[in-house]
Amino acid sequence: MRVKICGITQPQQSIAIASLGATALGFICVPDSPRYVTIAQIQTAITPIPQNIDKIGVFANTTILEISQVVTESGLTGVQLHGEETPEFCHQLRQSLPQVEIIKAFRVRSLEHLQTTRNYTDYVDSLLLDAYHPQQLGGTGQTLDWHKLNQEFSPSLPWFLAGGLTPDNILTALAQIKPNGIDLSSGVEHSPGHKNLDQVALLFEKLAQLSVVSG
Ligand SMILES: O=C(O)c1ccccc1N[C@@H]1O[C@H](COP(=O)(O)O)[C@@H](O)[C@H]1O
Repeated sequence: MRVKICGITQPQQSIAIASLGATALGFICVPDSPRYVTIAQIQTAITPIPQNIDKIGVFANTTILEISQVVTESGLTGVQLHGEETPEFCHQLRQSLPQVEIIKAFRVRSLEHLQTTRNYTDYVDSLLLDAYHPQQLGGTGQTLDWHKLNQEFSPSLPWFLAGGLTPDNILTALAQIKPNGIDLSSGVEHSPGHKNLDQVALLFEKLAQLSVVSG
């Protein structure tokens, strides 16, 4: 299972989090976020990180030009679109950045809303489900209803579960639903952008238990 730790702002924490077992590191490229990082900060954070670790930039409601510039200059390997981006936008982004993984995030307002994910199947590599918050785009710590989601959501693309995941609730979540990846931000933080490495380590201890249980 892929494990993405998102909202990293400090370069030395990238190295530590990758060493603890993350398969993907996430960098917030949304200027309003307290976790926002510049191109220079991303470059510094990802330069020492092994190639096999995905480096994902999180964007929301910005332009293809802006995303392309950040990706090209920073060395990101993937893009997470966390706003209201349309399938057509994803299609155009794919043409601009053919080698880059595109993850389309959905802030799930209702289970009916999940049907819209089908419109993206041909244009993105992966989906991500986050909880909806009326004022904040992400990093809210709010959880989804994992049990209902398991009943209603069976996409044809690989997908990440996000939204309020923590070392304390991760095994409960994964007992109810089987995503291809998980994405954690505020659940492993001291404060926005300052990751709690003890919590990240505890997360991987919990996931190791799961591997033992599921054989
Ligand atoms: O983390 C942010 O500040 C952020 C800002 C704008 C868009 C997305 C953002 N984060 C994403 O939010 C989810 C879930 O976060 P949490 O675990 O509930 O804190 C995650 O996918 C982040 O990439």
